[in-house]
Amino acid sequence: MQILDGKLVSQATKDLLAKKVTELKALGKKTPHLAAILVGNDGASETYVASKVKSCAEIGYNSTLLRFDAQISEKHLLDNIQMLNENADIDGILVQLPLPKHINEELVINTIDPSKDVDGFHPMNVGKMVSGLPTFIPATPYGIMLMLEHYNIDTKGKHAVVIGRSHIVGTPMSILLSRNAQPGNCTVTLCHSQTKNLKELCLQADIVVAAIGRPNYVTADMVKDGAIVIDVGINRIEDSSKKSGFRLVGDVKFDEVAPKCSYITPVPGGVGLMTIAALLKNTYNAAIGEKEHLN
Ligand SMILES: Nc1nc(=O)c2c([nH]1)NC[C@@H]1CN(c3ccc(C(=O)N[C@@H](CCC(=O)O)C(=O)O)cc3)C=[N+]21
Repeated sequence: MQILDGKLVSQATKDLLAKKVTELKALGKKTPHLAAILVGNDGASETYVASKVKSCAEIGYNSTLLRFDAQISEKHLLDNIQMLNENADIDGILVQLPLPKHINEELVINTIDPSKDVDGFHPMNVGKMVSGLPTFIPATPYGIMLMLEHYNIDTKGKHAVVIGRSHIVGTPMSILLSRNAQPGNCTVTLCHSQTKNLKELCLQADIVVAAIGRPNYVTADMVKDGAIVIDVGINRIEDSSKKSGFRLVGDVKFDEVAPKCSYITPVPGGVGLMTIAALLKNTYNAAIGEKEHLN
């Protein structure tokens, strides 16, 4: 069993980007600049956004954090996005989700200039991705692909079972894994809450991607020997022994599943860190005006 180390691979990705940014600067080109919008004060969102801003600084990007309280009007938020769209120094715009209920997320995403949509959530970019055209790939699935690539894991002809059909993770993941590319060329089964024989399907999987959002959902009896298990879950569980009062667990019951796997991602230290690395790659591409090619 080998751990797919998100800390190691995200650091390697960031080191490479830092080097490329130094080169850009030496050529007198502009410094990549990410703008992040955070609405409200959800603890988890604060952590993720802080981590994105910190990573920008580490690799020599500029970043701008716009914070609004939860009561911000939809109009005011949209006006601020429009301002970032029109600001030529801003290359990438990220609106941390979820947003408060009175704000229409779809409208917010539609307002982001597709050429600055480093999350890859704008319908134009989703359409391009589905069509196999160069675009911004959503950061979590993109990060998983970078991880598989880094470890040179041959995915060709394998049966991948993706659990969870969210627009942000499960759906794009199923598309990327089924593509004619490496990583890719998988036979993909996309499972969700209405799937009847989930356990049987999982037992047939060479690759399991768990993106359900339920702690410890995938157990050892659902995974076949030698499987590759990718855990996308970031669940906060109360733990009074921790200073923060909680600990992070994935969607996979790591201790019992790991011994059966050929490869597995841990939580924390797995996919979450790759999500940030992928976002930084998208921001670099936005700055130089290129999109990642995945056929
Ligand atoms: N517009 C938007 N884009 C996103 O990319 C986006 C979002 N909204 N909303 C929420 C999810 C979640 N997400 C994570 C990012 C980093 C970690 C991460 O760094 N995790 C660390 C631990 C972090 C901790 O200690 O809490 C780890 O797994 O080792 C996790 C999750 C980005 N998301």
